[in-house]
Amino acid sequence: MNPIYLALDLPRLDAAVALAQKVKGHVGGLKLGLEFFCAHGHHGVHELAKVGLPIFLDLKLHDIPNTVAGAMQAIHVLQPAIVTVHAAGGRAMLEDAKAAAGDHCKVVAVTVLTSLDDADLAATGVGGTPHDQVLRLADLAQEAGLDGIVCSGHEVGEVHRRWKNGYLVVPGLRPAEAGHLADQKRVVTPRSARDAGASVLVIGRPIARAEDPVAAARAIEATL
Ligand SMILES: O=c1ccn([C@@H]2O[C@H](COP(=O)(O)O)[C@@H](O)[C@H]2O)c(=O)[nH]1
Repeated sequence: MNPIYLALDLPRLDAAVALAQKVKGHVGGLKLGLEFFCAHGHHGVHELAKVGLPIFLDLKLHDIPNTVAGAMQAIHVLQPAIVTVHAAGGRAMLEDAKAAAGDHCKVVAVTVLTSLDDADLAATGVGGTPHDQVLRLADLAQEAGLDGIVCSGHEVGEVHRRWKNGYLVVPGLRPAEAGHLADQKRVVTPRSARDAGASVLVIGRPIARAEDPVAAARAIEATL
């Protein structure tokens, strides 16, 4: 199965549908995040579902347990294959999110965003490195019964050794020629993340902003 999920962070629904239709032969799923969901809601998800690929709802839910469980129930109707919550929401929130998700949806916990480095993490009051914090939150997610986590390619190898059947989602991926998309700080190539044990490779702008998105997706696929 193709591990690439295309991140559709586009403001226009017609553009997102057109891009998904173009590259659907070269990716394994579609990732719809906050930008997409806030702009297009359930209607937008239904439109993208028509493309026929699994839908990953990257909503990064983070609230008290009752609220997150309610949100999970509210998205059942969209039949997502994967949903994200923030591991920092704590064990009860993670357990309640998983219980509310139903049997056919993987719930994965975001550990430390790939846009953060050591200094950013320290500024939020978290001691230790992103690596330490990812391992701590991965253990918490596993104990809470989640399916897996989101982390960067810098940590995925170590998480894979500790959690063999964990479903490991890795964004912050850059083929060498897309290195200029610099808001991501903990970055590796798609191939390196896959070799280290990633189950899902999340890739957005290196495909969506390429001059030829089909060629870009095909080129990335060929490296795996
Ligand atoms: O730690 C995280 C968690 C989620 N993301 C999301 O992945 C994509 C990456 O897009 P690119 O354009 O390939 O950088 C985007 O939708 C993020 O919201 C992440 O980057 N890091």
